[in-house]
Amino acid sequence: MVQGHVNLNTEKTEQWIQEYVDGWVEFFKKQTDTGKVADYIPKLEEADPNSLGITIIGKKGTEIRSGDVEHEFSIQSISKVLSFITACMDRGIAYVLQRVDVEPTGEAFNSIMHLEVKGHQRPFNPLVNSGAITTSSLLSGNTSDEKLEPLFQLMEKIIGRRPEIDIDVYVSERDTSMRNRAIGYYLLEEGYLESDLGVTLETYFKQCSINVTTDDLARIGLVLSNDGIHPETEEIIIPRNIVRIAKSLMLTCGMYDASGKFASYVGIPAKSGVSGGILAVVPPRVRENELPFLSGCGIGVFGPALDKQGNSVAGIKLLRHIANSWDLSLF
Ligand SMILES: NC(=O)CC[C@H](N)C(=O)O
Repeated sequence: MVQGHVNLNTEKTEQWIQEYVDGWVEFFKKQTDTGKVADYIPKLEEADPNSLGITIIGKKGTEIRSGDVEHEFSIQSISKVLSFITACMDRGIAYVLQRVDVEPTGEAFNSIMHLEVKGHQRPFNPLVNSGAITTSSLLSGNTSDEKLEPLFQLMEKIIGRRPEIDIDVYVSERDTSMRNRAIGYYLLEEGYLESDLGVTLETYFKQCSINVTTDDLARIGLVLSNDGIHPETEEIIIPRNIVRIAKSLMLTCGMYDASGKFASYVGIPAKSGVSGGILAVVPPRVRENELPFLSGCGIGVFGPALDKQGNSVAGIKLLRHIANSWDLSLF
């Protein structure tokens, strides 16, 4: 397949990048058959498994969209990055990290076994369910809506509109998620939760049900790439030291028990969700050459057919191809 080398000195650069990305999306769309749409949250089963879309937004203003980018989908586990950031901004990094560690688990995202077997003093990291539920309990407020207000405000600053919760997805997960309830009860017994279990789970289910598009994910990725600064207004939206930890967590834990492979073969911080979204961050590179997006970009992907680990099967292949073609890996 073509490698996508472009001459950045011509006016046609953006058009060429667009043509390459269109070709790649078309190619990898045919590989969605190897995955399966999540069905343990009944509402997610309605997604079209053959969808694949990507938005890439560069620091210098280049915007590339290709494939099924018009869909709204629930953010699911990608919200864990935002709730971690919000909790750190609200309570301070030290406070949060005393209650949730920053170590990968090597287990499935909804594993409960490792908590007990490994005898850790706190959940392993905020990007697996146990750590994310604990993090939701750290958000200030007495109700789930109060707890999520700063997260909504953060998202609104980045994506330019107040996001909405998909009530059907929320109800669907709330009424079926026995596994997350089991994790919640375990966390409660161990004394990890700082708010009422019911409110904590409601907060977690609601944050997972926030609707986004690939554009929204790319904009979030771009702010993370830009160390927390909005690329247009230059406002500091997230303190840099919090962004740094969030990105390192994405790199080491963001793709669950496939994080090592993703770091090796793609090499950029990313976070997946079971609705098929991936938020990816390309930090700026200093090396000059004729490849696009070396000044950094955010990438949003949607491809609901998932692999065994719960990551978008075609989305990963597409990101791997783009990262290799444009030498975007950090390593
Ligand atoms: N990997 C995911 O996206 C999981 C999120 C989902 N809401 C759950 O807790 O099961």
